[in-house]
Amino acid sequence: MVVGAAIVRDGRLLAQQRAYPESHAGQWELPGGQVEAGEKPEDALVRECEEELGVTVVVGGQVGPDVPLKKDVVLRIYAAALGGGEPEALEHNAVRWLTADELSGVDWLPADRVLVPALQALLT
Ligand SMILES: Nc1nc2c([nH]c(=O)n2[C@H]2C[C@H](O)[C@@H](COP(=O)(O)OP(=O)(O)OP(=O)(O)O)O2)c(=O)[nH]1
Repeated sequence: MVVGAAIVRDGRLLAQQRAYPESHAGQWELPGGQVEAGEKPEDALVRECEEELGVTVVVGGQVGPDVPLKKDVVLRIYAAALGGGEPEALEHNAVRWLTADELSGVDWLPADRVLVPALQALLT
């Protein structure tokens, strides 16, 4: 499983722009990554947000459906709130806070594009 964080602050969603691999560089995604063996999805999300953004997050409920990525792998998004720290793009090109109106115009990774309606609902 790959987990992603829908971090909302002041009515905006945090997105980050991939720096690698070349095929996806420049496209946008939510902070997160692969759940390791024996790890809980929520714990993986906390770990990835520390690694990628330098922040602590408090994980809430699932947002939207599980989206298939490839055989036996899904992307699952959880709502999250910033616990401490200001997000920085430590492993990515950039981070950006998006309003509900901006979500549909972003060059998302394909799986994240599927989740735009659920993310808009989270912001409104
Ligand atoms: N983190 C993240 N990955 C996503 C999203 N949407 C999506 O299709 N993916 C895909 C891209 C990658 O194939 C995979 C996650 O890879 P990753 O590179 O972020 O995860 P990771 O840090 O655990 O991997 P690694 O660099 O250690 O190999 O899931 C998303 O919103 N967030």
